[in-house]
Amino acid sequence: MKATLILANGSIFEGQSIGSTEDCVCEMVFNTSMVGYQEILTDPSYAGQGIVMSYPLIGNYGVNSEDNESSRPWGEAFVVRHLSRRGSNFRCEGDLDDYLKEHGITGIQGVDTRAITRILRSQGTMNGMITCAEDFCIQDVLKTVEAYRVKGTVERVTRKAVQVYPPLIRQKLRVALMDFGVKENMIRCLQSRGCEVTVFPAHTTAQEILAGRYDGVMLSNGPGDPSDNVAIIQEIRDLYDAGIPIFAVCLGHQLMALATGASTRKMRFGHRGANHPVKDLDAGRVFITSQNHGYVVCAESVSPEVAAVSHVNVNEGSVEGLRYKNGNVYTVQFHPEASPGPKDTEYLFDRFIRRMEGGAW
Ligand SMILES: NC(=O)CC[C@H](N)C(=O)O
Repeated sequence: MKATLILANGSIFEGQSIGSTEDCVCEMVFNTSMVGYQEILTDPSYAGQGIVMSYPLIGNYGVNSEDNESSRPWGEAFVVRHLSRRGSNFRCEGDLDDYLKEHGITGIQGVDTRAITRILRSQGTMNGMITCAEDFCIQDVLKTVEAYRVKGTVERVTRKAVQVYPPLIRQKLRVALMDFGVKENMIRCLQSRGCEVTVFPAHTTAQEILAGRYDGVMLSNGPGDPSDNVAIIQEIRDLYDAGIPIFAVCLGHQLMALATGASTRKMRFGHRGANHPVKDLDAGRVFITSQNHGYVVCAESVSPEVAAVSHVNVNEGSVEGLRYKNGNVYTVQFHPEASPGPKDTEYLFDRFIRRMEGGAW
């Protein structure tokens, strides 16, 4: 069936429908990863967004029940150049198109995703619509597309009840994890280091967390504009003031910065992919990291009395990590739990463990 992608700047791309045939309006972002499409689709940070894969061949190893990063795919729409009709891999349990259909994710293939990427890169992330309708009125579509906003997404993706994950080796520590849209591997990275992980819904109060006498708190990644989370930012401020060791990733990193007086801004097209070079300024080393974010902490808004920049993006110098002066808080913008090849940045979990055991980061 024919499908059409319309971008907010009026560009129109015709292709074939994949996944659901329902109309879908969302914010279109591009991801430069060559593989990892199942992890990308199930990353809750994509709620409200349509994912344009710049790499042209997607779906060639199918899908399986082990690679999900959460309970379901959260990306609203999926845009690819060529979707493999049949997945081929010893771990393959199904085809990507069936998976998209099963979960009601609207998609399109047969469009030039590199051309779309160049539009989003030069003009910035913009909204778009995928429709299978033949006779749409472009003026009406553009009005709907322009009116769309990513809102209330943390509330949609967070767990509704507390969930406890046992340690995978002998237990050393107990960690409270705030779920703003957590990726499963973040939990596993703590479990495999001897932590019992208690995952809390996003709107749990600091008081409730502190009453549990955990060794440390982890703030997860998550979707949307960080500054929309006013009530959550207040609770994070209270956790910060309590002096408990806190490690935060992506949205968690942005929320901690907002809670301590810094500001965030929307980037033109963000960082989404598995090849983003980040320099750890303390170690003097560059790591290739996996990323998915559209907002960033403004470097000039970070007070030197509160935190120092610990990691920077090698491509354009943006803030990728903050080491807080109180000695208890460390936060990073990229995903240390993801392995875009090697597992090099998992050392940050080891630092968190060290801090919870009473050592320095
Ligand atoms: N992966 C994340 O946590 C993303 C954080 C935030 N939603 C952003 O886009 O910047």
